[in-house]
Amino acid sequence: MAVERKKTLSKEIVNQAIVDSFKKLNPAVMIKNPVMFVVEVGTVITLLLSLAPDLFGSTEVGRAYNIAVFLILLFTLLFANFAEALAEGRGKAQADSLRKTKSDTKARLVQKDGSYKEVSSTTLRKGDVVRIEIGEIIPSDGEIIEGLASIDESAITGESAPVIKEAGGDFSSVTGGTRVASDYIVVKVTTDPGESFLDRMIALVEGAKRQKTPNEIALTTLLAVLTLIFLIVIMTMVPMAQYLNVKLEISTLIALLVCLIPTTIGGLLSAIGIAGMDRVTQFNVLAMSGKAVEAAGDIDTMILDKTGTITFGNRMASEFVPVNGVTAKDVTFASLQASVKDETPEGRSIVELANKLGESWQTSAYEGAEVVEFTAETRMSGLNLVGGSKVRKGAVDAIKKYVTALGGKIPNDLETITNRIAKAGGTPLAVAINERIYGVIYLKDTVKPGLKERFAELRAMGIKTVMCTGDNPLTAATIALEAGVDEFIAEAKPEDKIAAIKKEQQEGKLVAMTGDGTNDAPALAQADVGLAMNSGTMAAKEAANMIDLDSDPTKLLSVISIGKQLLITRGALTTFSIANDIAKYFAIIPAMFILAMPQLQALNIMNLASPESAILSALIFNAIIIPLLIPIAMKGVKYRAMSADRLLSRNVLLYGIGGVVVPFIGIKIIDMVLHGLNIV
Ligand SMILES: Nc1ncnc2c1ncn2[C@@H]1O[C@H](COP(=O)(O)OP(=O)(O)OP(=O)(O)O)[C@@H](O)[C@H]1O
Ligand SMILES: [K+]
Ligand SMILES: [Mg+2]
Repeated sequence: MAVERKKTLSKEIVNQAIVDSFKKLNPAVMIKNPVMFVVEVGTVITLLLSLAPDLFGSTEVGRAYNIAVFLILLFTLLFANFAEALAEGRGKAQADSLRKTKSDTKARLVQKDGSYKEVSSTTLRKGDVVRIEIGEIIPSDGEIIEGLASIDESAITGESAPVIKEAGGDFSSVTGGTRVASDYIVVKVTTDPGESFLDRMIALVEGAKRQKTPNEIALTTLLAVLTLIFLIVIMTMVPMAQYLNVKLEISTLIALLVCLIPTTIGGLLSAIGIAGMDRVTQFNVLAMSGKAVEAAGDIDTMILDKTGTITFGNRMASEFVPVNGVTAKDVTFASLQASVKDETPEGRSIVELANKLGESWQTSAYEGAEVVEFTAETRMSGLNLVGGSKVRKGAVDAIKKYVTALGGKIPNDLETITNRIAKAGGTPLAVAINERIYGVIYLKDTVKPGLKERFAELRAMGIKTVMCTGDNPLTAATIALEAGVDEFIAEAKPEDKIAAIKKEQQEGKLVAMTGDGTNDAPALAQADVGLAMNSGTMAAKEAANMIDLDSDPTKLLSVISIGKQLLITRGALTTFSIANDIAKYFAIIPAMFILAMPQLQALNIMNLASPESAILSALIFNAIIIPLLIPIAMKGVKYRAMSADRLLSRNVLLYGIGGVVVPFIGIKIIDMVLHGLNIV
């Protein structure tokens, strides 16, 4: 289902990244990354020394050595910038193609007198009403207030199958930039210029408003502290060297400092985060923040809405079942009466079925009647007729309460009928006129395929799934069994969904919620990870911190893997980076002091050609390890489902020991090459 867009990095992206690597040398940009900023200061000083070797006092090294150090440092910076620019590249390219979708379109504004006026889409404001005909681009986000149409959303989702959107209910929101593929619709605009879904999507994939996650901030702080410590260490070496009568060159001290500070992770850190977000986007999920993706990596409980999330949500009336003593005709007519003014898809499907069964009702008969609209709170809808009759339909328990309050009796076969429908996974709606229940409407819905396997995978990862529905317990149980969720909560009102999330959170658990309806919006906002279905309402999409463009609730599984992978990759490369620096220490320190302190020979295990060669080799290794690790930073360390402890010890071993060993080999090889080429 997931469309993977632009898997490979195109030539343009790479070229743009090279250009951006130079742009990012701007110190105002660089200061956000303390480790690399220190490298930049070092680069500037060695540049000055290349121009005027005696700038900071007499020196014994030649200009060529200073130039070499300067160039290697410059490349260290460029490599780190390149990693970040490359990670940003795919999102920028995607943003560009989305911008083309956004290009100015004409809109047919419906005026007060009902006539049309052609205006530019950029002038549309909240509350404007527009009419869109077949083949036309929807000019702005909005809610359908009239009509039903199939919409081609491929410009946004990449998915070419059109989706049906209609007035009322959870499928009424349309997105600017998508196209009406059949029929026509009248839409009430819900956003002002610049705040549309497409605008937000462009900003997101482009990373325009990217903020560091708490985890990234903590790591950046740690790296800054390490850098400061090494700066102090290097500075205290100056008097020590003077005492030993060793002449330490400024450029050597800078080289040593850069080798010791964690430049590898410092250079790759932001690329890891951006690439993680980008991987989520490749799965057609829009994540509003990196924080949400990282939280997904630690999720314990997943709460799902039933209709529209676990099921397709196109609940259609399929049967009118009378209770004892009521004719089929009467229950059909009562159902029709209760639904003529119900603009939800359920309501319309009831009217359609009644019409098909030969029942119709003159508009004049219900003129002046008071409409009682469906709410998730009352779970009922209906009409108060002019003659005083109150027609209602709704969740069976809600209607039972309603008629009991009016002094009515509950028909003895109601439960049998309700149970039969519920056991089949359908939604039963009871129909009543005043205190008398006439029968039950059978609403059918279908469970989305493939859920069971994916919920089983979640279970294997230790994640509990809970279905939370406004439907009755029996229907809920049937659907829960069919979909394979662990637990369910039935007859839930919006506040019950929030309570369910809060309860888990109070137990210290991280909770993900998926939903599509306006009534899910508060719960989506309460959850640590709120994943809204793209098919759902604007309110749900605004409250959530992730949107699945394919409306597949199990997509969270992929996001969870990416979140875990992101955290693991960051940990692994940090371990590798710090372990690396240990090896560089052994390469450089003996080389620097060996003439003055022959005892250090014991430490000179690498036996490099000369002090200069040792320093330059370590510095070159320090630079090229960054581009060598870009593929891991971008793709992420492979995540395997195993216990967190085993995973940790495995990674510490691999990246810790690897981090110590690799530089020894790498530096030795570079030293041999430099020496062999007679460069040093
Ligand atoms: N148009 C309607 N008129 C009257 N009652 C309705 C209507 N639509 C739904 N209901 C009843 O109200 C209940 C709650 O509906 P709603 O669509 O809000 O469910 P929900 O809380 O979103 O849960 P889920 O989406 O998981 O089923 C339904 O189970 C049904 O019994
Ligand atoms: K380093
Ligand atoms: Mg719902």
